[in-house]
This record gives sequence, C-alpha cells and structure tokens, in this order.
Amino acid sequence: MKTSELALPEGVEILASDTPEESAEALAEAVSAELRQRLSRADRVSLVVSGGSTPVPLFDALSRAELDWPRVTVLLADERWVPESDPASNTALVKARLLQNRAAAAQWLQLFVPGAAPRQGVSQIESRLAELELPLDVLILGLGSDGHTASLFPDAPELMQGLAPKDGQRVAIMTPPSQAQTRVTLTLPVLMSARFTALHVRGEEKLRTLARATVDPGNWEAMPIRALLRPGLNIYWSR
Ligand SMILES: O=C1O[C@H](COP(=O)(O)O)[C@@H](O)[C@H](O)[C@H]1O
Repeated sequence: MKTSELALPEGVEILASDTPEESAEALAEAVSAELRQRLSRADRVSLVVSGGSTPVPLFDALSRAELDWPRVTVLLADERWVPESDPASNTALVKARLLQNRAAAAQWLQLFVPGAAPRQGVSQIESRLAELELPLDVLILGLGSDGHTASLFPDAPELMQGLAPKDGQRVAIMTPPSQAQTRVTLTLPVLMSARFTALHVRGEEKLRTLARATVDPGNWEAMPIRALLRPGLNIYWSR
C-alpha cells in the first residue's frame, strides 16, 4: 500500500520518507521549530512524546536540538505501570535517548509513581499534571495496529474514562487484556488540546491501520486514533 492511497480527511498532512532516520530528522526539525516559536511567546512549553520502538531515532535527533531546554517540560503521552528497571518502561527509554545532550536540561514530568499501585498513584500524577498549562504545546503520538494511540486501547474496559473523562481528569488507568502491563494515559481531551500534533508511524502495517481508521471515522471506541485524524494533524511515515 502507498501513502497516496490513503483517503485522509482534509487538512491531515502526510510526509513520507524512505528511512526511519529521514522521517525522524524531518519530525525533529518540525518539533524544534514549533517549540522555538512557542518559547518566544511563553515562559514554559510542553513537549509530549510517546514510547514504543518508532520514536528512538527521533529522540536521538531531538536531544541535540538547540532549544532553551530548561523551559521545556517533557512528559509521556502514556506509560506502562512498571519501574524504570523494567525493559518495558518508556520512562527509561526517554531518559536514555531523549533527555541526553542538550535536552538533558529539560524538566521531566513522570507518569509513574514508584512503589504505588496504579489506582493510588494516579491521584499523585493528576496533581503533577494540574501544574501543567493546557493546551499542550507539542504532542507526538504513535499508533498501534489495533488503532490505539497513547494508551487508549479499544479493548480497555476503562476506555470511556479515557475518551470522555468525567470531572476533567487529565489521566486515566487502562487495563487492556491485550497488553502485558497496566497502562496510564493522558485522556483524550488533554491530547486533543495540543497546538501541534504529529503522528509518527513506521511500516506498511501501520498504513493499513490508518486506512481502516479512515472508514467509519466517528467510531472512536473501535479505533481511538480516529479522534485525532482531524485537520491540523501531521503524519510522519517511513518504511
Ligand atoms: O504501546 C504502545 O505502542 C504505540 C506504538 O508503538 P511502536 O512500538 O509501534 O512504535 C505507542 O505509540 C504507545 O505510546 C505505546 O504505549
């Protein structure tokens, strides 16, 4: 399948690259430009990243960007409820690959509370997030082949708390049976608030997932990524 075969909604841009490195460089440049522009207008800015395998070259490129990093708050869109010593920890990945070089000076906001059970820890995370100014400035999302983004999984029993949280929750716990770990995720209204959103995807399978997402666009519960396929979204895809 080719990117040109996707029937994306109007206003959704897709940039295709031959290699993951090219895609990462292009996205790192766009993100840096966006952050620089926001930093010229605001005291602090937020950069929300995703975990998984796709963003590794992006993290390497971004870590070298010339930015006023002490004024940037970095956080994840979602995390697995595991300690940093676990290979599944996205926090460990971000610390090892993004919060390096120039970006080591950024402020880190953690979506995990060591030693706490998820439902106890979530209120602490909610308090940390209360300090974060909304809308988010820059958001980089990934995509799962089931149509999940962040940790809004179609099979999570708590999905509606993530898609339409009551009482303005910024974060929700998800326990999708398809996943090995309990997840914590930013809720959809927080994600949708972002001024700049990029979807970073790699490989043919993710193109087919995007193609499925363009059918029945209002059915967010079946494929939560559909909620983000709207004007202004920038998709960075590579083979
Ligand atoms: O589980 C997750 O997967 C997606 C995509 O991961 P990838 O390995 O295919 O890049 C990621 O965006 C999400 O944040 C993560 O929790």
